[in-house]
Amino acid sequence: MSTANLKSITREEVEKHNKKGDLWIVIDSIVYDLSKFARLHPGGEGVLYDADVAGQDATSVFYGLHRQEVLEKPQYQRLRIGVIEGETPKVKPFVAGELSRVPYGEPTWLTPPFKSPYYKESHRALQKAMRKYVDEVVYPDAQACEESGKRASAEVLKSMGEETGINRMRLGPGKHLHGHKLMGGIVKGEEFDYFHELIITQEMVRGGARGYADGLNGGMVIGLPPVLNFAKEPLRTKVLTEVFNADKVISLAISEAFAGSDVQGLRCTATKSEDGSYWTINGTKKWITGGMHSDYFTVGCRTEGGLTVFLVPRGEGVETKPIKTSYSAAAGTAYITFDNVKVPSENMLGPEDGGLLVILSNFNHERWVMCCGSARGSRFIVEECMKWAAQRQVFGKPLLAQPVIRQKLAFMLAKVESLQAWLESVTYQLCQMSYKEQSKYLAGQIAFLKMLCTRVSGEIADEAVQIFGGRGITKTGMGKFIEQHQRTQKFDAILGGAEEVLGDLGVRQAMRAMPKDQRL
Ligand code: HEM
Repeated sequence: MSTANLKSITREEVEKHNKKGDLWIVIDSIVYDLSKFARLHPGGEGVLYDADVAGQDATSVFYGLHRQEVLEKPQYQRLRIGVIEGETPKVKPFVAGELSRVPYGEPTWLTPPFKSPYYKESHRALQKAMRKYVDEVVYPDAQACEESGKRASAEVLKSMGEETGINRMRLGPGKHLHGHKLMGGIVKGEEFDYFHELIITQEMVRGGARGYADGLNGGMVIGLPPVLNFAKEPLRTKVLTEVFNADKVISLAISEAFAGSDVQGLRCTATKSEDGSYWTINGTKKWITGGMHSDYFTVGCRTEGGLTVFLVPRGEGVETKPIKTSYSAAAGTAYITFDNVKVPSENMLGPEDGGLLVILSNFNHERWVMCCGSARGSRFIVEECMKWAAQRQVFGKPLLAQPVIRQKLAFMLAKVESLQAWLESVTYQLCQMSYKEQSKYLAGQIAFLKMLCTRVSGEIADEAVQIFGGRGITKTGMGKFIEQHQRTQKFDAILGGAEEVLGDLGVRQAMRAMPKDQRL
């Protein structure tokens, strides 16, 4: 916050303005005239006339009750009338694109002087560009829409199209990126790897809006790969172009009221016409992320000999209704009904009755993306707790002076550090292995990693609420991100395979590899 145009005022002068109709206070060496604002103050008028507030330096009490962003709002910046003579403010205002300097606020690879073997120059450049993009473009929209429940603005959705290539990048490394200059040419499509994708996902989390984030093409990350890998031309190019260009939205419609993690239990049916030229789809789908906003649905259906996946455009017989979940309606979570919906046989994705393979083929990627998001989301919450513990005064001391708080922070920090380290190790393996090797060797690792990420996320939610107290269960103000995290962290523990199912998958996969000749 620049103080260049502010006049110099002495503390003695400020002290004279300490009553109703003539009220000045000092926050971080800046003098605010609250004479008119006092009666509009959301925290009440009376608190501002306390002897240690009116005409006084209220820095400590202010930061115990408000986020810094309050002072950065234009309507409150207008209350500034001067700066204390000979002083300069100490609190650094938020600068878009900057790294956090809170210890452990960033993963070690972004924390000097730590080194990492995984990240090259293009990773670092992408991180910088993404941070600025999220801070400037995504964050304001995310905060507004999470609250209003509206979908992301048309400008933000469009900016994720070919302008930046974010939609393309979110599908992971591959030929669909070749020949493309991404994020204004920072990364060449050919060199894009899983670490670049990790960066995109982890930076997007910093929008600080869980429902909005899922609504921001979260459905595309899981719904478009079957089109990319299994659709026939010309449908494939048409749909990819439309979605990458942000002209159309797609989501994955697998789970049903009848079957969630158990994909073999699906009841939505597809019946082939006599001449084989089209299929008729009947059934329902539940918890479809982005379904309310979608033009296309990648739908898992029961067919005569198993499961088959179809690309279903929104049209006659397709109805979407919003589901009220514990996060924002900005996610566009839908209940879908397919009532005699006819789709041409060209819309079949993968082989007839071979849909299980199509569905399973993207599970590792989907779960790994969720690990990237969950691990970063947990770190964001720990950063909030670090700041709060340092600035909040209780029993006359900073909260941090309480050993019980330090103990909580110790476990939180140790956990987020371990998750990121394991995530980067798995990401390195993804970069080295062929798709076949990934399926064989990494399904268990990724399943365990996701299980642990979401368990830790739950533990961190629990501890963070205890640290923030009542503010951790209040939707606005100091604890707003803690409240949101504790309310929404369960999404990751359920979506993309429930924690228990994933743990079991990992153990079964490990046991299949147990050598027959081993004995205790
Ligand atoms: C420039 C000066 C100030 C501005 C612009 C301001 C603004 C606000 C705003 C917008 C809120 C709503 C909650 C939030 O968004 O964080 C709030 C709450 C509050 N404010 Fe202030 N405030 C100022 C100074 C103070 C001071 C000096 C005190 C000292 C006692 C104070 C006490 C409170 C209290 C007790 C609450 C309720 C907090 C809660 O619900 O947890 N405010 N203020």
